Amino acid sequence: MRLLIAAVGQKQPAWADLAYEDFAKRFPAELPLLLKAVKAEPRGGKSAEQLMAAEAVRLEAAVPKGARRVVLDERGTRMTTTELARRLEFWLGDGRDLVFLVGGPDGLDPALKATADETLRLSDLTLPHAFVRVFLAEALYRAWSLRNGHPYHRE
Ligand SMILES: C[S@@+](CC[C@H](N)C(=O)[O-])C[C@H]1O[C@@H](n2cnc3c(N)ncnc32)[C@H](O)[C@@H]1O
Repeated sequence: MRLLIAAVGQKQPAWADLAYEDFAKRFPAELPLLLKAVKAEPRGGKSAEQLMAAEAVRLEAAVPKGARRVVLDERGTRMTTTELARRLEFWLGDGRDLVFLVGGPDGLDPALKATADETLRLSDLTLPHAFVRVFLAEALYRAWSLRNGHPYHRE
């Protein structure tokens, strides 16, 4: 099984790519963290609804068949690291791929959000989309560490 982040935005600042890779490469071969970055819709003259709908088609294409869907949303479920580690344990229990959906500057299309099995809030603050994939990779790595008794996480 795989952990997959499907996120809007293929061209991110170098710091975001570097930071994301720094965490992604720590995952073990049996549970890789993969990033599927989809193209952001060109902004000029389109409504937020049109932009989100176009990006939703690309995100949908990035979701493996049968994957459990977790939507990243600042209004989603708030979790501590311990709760996320327990949730990860539960998610990994059925062997399905796990996909985390991250929107672009305008957010996620409501119809795509409605397909979520779960939602996840990383902070009460709205975070820039380049930062969310980094934050999420670190949070998942920390949760994985806790679950596996790895010293990265200290209570
Ligand atoms: C710049 S935000 C979009 C904000 C947009 N106004 C909205 O209502 O979603 C880009 C994406 O990052 C993710 N995101 C931003 N802040 C987040 C947070 N605090 N927790 C979880 N995901 C977040 C969401 O997937 C969001 O679609």
